[in-house]
Amino acid sequence: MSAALRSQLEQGAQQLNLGLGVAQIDTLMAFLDLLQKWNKVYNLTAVRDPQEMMTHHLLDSLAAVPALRRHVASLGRQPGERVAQLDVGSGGGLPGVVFAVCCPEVDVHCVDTVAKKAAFLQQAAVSLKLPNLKGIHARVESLKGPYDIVSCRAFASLIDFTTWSRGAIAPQGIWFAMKGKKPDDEMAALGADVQVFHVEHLQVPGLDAERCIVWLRPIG
Ligand SMILES: C[S@@+](CC[C@H](N)C(=O)[O-])C[C@H]1O[C@@H](n2cnc3c(N)ncnc32)[C@H](O)[C@@H]1O
Repeated sequence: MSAALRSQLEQGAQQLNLGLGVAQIDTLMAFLDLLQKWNKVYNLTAVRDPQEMMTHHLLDSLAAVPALRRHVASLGRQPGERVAQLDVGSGGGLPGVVFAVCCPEVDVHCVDTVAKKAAFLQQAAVSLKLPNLKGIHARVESLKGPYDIVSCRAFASLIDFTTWSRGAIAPQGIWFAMKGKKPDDEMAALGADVQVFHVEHLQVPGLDAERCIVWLRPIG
């Protein structure tokens, strides 16, 4: 991987104030390398150009890390107590792998219906030495949890995402949906058993595009 890509990653991480160490930057670069190599064989993502993978996948996912960390801190867990996160429809590991690198106190399970994608994620956990990352080959509808945080990016409408993952979320858990433009229509289509409690706008370094996180919680 080129020095220019690494420098773009370092600058982006700095701009987002992530305080990543050299080892974390190394791991993210190694992930980009893995994604690029396996993509040729496994067709993990439509994005093929490494430069575009950096902005549209890595930096895009990193932009959500401050929000995730803030929520994890708000849970007030004791030192050593783990937080359980499910990343739904992870595909090539976005944002799940990035979250696992940046938040070692969170156990990130990445579920995907496509066997080769789940196998890639399992392989990534071993190669990148991330004991807090796991790939699961399943439909999210079949998972039980309980997960404290259920995330997704580019997965499905909010109603499908929350309905399909309802069995996996803890009673006090939250959904964290990464979206482009604020999805007003999808929010209006939600039933009374789901509450949107925050919509947070994000700025992705090097990407001039609208991004937001829709935060939701189960009701009842
Ligand atoms: C558009 S891709 C998004 C991948 C990744 N999150 C990203 O942002 O690049 C959606 C992924 O959801 C997976 N998927 C679709 N339905 C699913 C289900 N019911 N349970 C788990 N994964 C599912 C697909 O196999 C696909 O990999």
